[in-house]
Amino acid sequence: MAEPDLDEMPSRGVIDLAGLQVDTYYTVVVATAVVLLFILKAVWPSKKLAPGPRPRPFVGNLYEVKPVRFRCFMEWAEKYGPILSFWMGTTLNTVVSSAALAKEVLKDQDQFLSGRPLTRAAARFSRNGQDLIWADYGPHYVKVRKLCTLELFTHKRLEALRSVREEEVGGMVNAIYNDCQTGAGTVDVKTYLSAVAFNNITRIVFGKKFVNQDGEIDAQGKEFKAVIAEGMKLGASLKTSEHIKYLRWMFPLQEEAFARNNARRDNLTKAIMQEFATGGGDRGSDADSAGSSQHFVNALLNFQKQYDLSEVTVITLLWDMITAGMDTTAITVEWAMAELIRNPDVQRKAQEELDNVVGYERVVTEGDFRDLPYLQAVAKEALRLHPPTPLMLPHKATEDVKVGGFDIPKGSTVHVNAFAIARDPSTWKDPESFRPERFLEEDIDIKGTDFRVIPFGAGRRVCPGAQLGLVLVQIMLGRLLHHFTWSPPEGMRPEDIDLTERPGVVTFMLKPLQAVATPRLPSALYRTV
Ligand code: HEM
Repeated sequence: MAEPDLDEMPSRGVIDLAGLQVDTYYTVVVATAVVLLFILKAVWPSKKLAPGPRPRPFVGNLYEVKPVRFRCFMEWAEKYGPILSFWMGTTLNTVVSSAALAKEVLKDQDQFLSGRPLTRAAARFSRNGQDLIWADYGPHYVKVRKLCTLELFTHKRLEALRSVREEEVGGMVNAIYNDCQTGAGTVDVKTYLSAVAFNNITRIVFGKKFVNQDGEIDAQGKEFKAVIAEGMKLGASLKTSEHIKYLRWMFPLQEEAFARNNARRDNLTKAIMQEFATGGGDRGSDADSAGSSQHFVNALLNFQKQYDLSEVTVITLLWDMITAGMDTTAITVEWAMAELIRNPDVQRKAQEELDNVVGYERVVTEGDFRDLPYLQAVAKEALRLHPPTPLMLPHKATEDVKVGGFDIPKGSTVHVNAFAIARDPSTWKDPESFRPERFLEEDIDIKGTDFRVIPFGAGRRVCPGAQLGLVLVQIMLGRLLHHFTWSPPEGMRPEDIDLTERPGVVTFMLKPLQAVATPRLPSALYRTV
């Protein structure tokens, strides 16, 4: 072994200016780190956070979160357990993935975990939470939520709007039938579902149909779609900087574009409200249970004074209903149809039930639901396996709390992975298979009381539109199955239908469902509109 060259060795005890500089540098770095640690400890004294992937400086785990987030968190849960934490830049996030922990978040600690984290875009669209969806839990939220429960989503109002729903699904069947007759062959299922969801929600919320009998959209409808499309583009334009608070100044918002979009939305909504206020629209009285006058614009105009609602709240609330109610129902039915084509036995069983109960001389109506337990089970099973908002909406801790023995600091974000919970093999037998029978073998509620399956969330922030969403899904499914037999495009096997999800807050199929619809009822029943 060669001897070390003593001339090259640093000599102890000898003053070395270069060495001193290096030493000083390290001393400063270490001292800064120690001071920072002390400051952090003072702000967040000895927090016991849930385990999770090791965060990197500044960005945290931002670049490890895969685009389909609920799947990524499900994988992480296998490694770190049913409660895990990670950092999106400077924000701490906790994810729970078991029914027991969901109960802790949404029931036991609900009082302190019902805030909403606001992105800058959500803050602009909701005018800093003057709506319902993005309002923090507090007096404003409680007031608006009460209005939803006591006035908007009442059984009476939903019943009165039944004719609207049935008329629109009739239109959907008609459109599919016409396309089948003109030899369309394979159809893009989502096109029909999106159209029916659009017509239903705009009629329920705005009391207006923006599309005429020939399927042509009017000027207000075009503006409506343009406002939504522009809003989505603006919302999506926020990137990494959104998560790293101290970098936000480097990426200022397109404030003017947001303001313009809000102004377009306000003008459109005010014009529609004006039509009703001056009697041009289908106003009616709120006590009048006759169908279409029960829409939400009418209700809000009637209750605005009593609930002391600002114009901004009325407008943002109406748009909350549009954004929360439209895609969710269409997505659920698209997934359900994909499963029904992949599982022809289930499809046949649902059709046998419809044939026995409804027959071949009339169309299925919502009044038939109580006699169609298998159809109801199909809808529940679709929502179990494919909840359209798999991570629900994010919650924010408004106080320091403990969940599963771990700290959730005030201000941090909490997610409930409804997708993972509904596929948990420790609670569900054969969880990945589409088997509606499981809901007949056991009476399982899916609207927020049984934490094993919570597609609508649970607790204070449970979806107020759950019942409406469910009847919309059931009537769409009922008509699609009663009127048509569904099969994969020619040359494709049922099991080849791709069930990959598209990234996003709401989860569309990555490859929109293509299918062949074969009419199965007398032709007169396709022309009910
Ligand atoms: C299949 C259909 C639907 C599903 C699966 C669904 C699911 C959900 C979920 C998971 C949440 C979040 C719960 C939470 O944050 O804890 C939510 C919130 C909400 N949903 Fe729905 N939803 C559906 C349909 C509808 C419809 C039709 C409407 C209204 C027309 C609606 C209006 C709302 C509103 C306003 C909120 C916010 C509630 C709040 O923050 O307090 N939803 N929904």
